[in-house]
Amino acid sequence: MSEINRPQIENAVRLILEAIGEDPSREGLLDTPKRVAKMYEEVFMGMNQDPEEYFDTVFGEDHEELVLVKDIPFYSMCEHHLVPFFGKAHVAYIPKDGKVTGLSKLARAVEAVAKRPQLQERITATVADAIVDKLKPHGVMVVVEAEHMCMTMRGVKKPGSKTITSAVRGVFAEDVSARSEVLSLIKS
Ligand SMILES: Nc1nc2c(ncn2[C@@H]2O[C@H](COP(=O)(O)OP(=O)(O)OP(=O)(O)O)[C@@H](O)[C@H]2O)c(=O)[nH]1
Ligand SMILES: [Zn+2]
Repeated sequence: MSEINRPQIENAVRLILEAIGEDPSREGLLDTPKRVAKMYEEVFMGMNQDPEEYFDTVFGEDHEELVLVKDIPFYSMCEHHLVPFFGKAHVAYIPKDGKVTGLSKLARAVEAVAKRPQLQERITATVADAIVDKLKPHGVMVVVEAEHMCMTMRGVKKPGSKTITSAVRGVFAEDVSARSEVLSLIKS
């Protein structure tokens, strides 16, 4: 994956400022292209990260019961409008064959996947599939709830509306009570 091209972003930001009728050489805007490029480097950091790498290290712990990390805050950028959408992700899995991951790695995977131009559905599915691929657990369930600024500050303008997506794999796809347990723990 290529590194983020800061000078190219700076040029693009200058062009946008000109296109909206601004003067990029006025004092308040002089450093704006540089600031935006630096910000994009940060908010799109996930372009250079592979969420699966976080699951390379596993602990050989014999725990084949539910693990849930809930309320993981995330910020992402809607790929249609390049404005933020943000909320919480909840990641549950049931380990198998001693493949238990560090709890922070679940949050790191969310972070890496969110920091790209994204769709909420794709964040949800990509995190679930990374865990399936690397840990081969009994099941994975990822629930994401988010507010999309493209639906609040512009367009349909529905502030407060929330989108909830889920991805269920393995036992969670087959067993309603396993899904219900996770949902009730998320709500509690
Ligand atoms: N499925 C999905 N849609 C999204 C997500 N983020 C934004 N969108 C939607 O992407 C759609 C883009 O629709 P278009 O008709 O191409 O663009 P638009 O004219 O700007 O649409 P409006 O937002 O309705 O004004 C909109 O309906 C957005 O609400 C997301 O994460 N998942
Ligand atoms: Zn959007």
